Amino acid sequence: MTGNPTANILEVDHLSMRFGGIVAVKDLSFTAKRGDITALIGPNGAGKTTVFNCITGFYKPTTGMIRMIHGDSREFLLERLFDFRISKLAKVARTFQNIRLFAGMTALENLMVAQHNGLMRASGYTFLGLIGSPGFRSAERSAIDRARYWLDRIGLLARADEAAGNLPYGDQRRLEIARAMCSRPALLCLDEPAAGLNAREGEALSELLRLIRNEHDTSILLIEHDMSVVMQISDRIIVLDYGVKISEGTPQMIRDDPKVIAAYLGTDEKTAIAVMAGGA
Ligand SMILES: Nc1ncnc2c1ncn2[C@@H]1O[C@H](COP(=O)(O)OP(=O)(O)OP(=O)(O)O)[C@@H](O)[C@H]1O
Repeated sequence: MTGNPTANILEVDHLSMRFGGIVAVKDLSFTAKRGDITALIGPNGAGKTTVFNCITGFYKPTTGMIRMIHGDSREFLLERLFDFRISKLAKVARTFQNIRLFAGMTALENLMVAQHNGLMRASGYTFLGLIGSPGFRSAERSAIDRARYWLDRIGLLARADEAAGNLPYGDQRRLEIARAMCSRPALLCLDEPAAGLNAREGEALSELLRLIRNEHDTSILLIEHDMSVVMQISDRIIVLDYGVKISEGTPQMIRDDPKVIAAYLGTDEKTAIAVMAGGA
């Protein structure tokens, strides 16, 4: 890991996002530390995806600053960059609530597509790729090695040549994360990666996210409704309600915060406590 592991990788400063009369995010400030898994939780419509869309350049925030700080101290103000520069320069990758793999391409091909930019660079944007110049061949070998490494980590090496769309749902979810990791992001933003997973698939997902945190120089920002995943793997949790931050802290602190329990599930305290404990 490069740089100070306890330093911030992301600083969101007084972020607001308005859609006409709707204030989706209101004066939100929070930080994510390098090497941490930071979770953004809150009830439906709390503004979580809007925050992700601001960080990844899909939306330009109405006001506020989003600073990405790399281990070598380079800084990027994300609200000033186009989305393709956010992924290329600031090294922020994301996945979406719905699966966006290329269903007709194989698992391996999906991971190669993620490395297209590097391969294009190695070809000099000319025919060198077609004739297989030594520089291009070496870049292609490393891209295949990286793709195979990630297929192995998600347990899909034996199914590398199967169409992604034919894989079980949980495997597709992990393949999407592997695809994002092939671009070697400094920050990986995951929008509800556990949605639709059964308990066993949820456990495999948690394991993958822990592996990314422990063995790679990638910090994770996570939106997730599945509290068993959030409570198990997050280092820090930020809670939004109606676009406003109502709490932040360790999983234990969040689990015990009556404001969170009340906001998250309304007034049905018994159900709320069960869900915050990861049991529903
Ligand atoms: N493009 C848009 N135009 C108008 N309103 C929007 C737009 N995107 C989001 N909103 C509104 O902003 C608010 C926050 O929505 P957002 O999707 O960010 O919440 P969320 O916490 O991600 O919800 P969920 O958990 O259901 O995905 C909602 O009231 C939503 O209707």
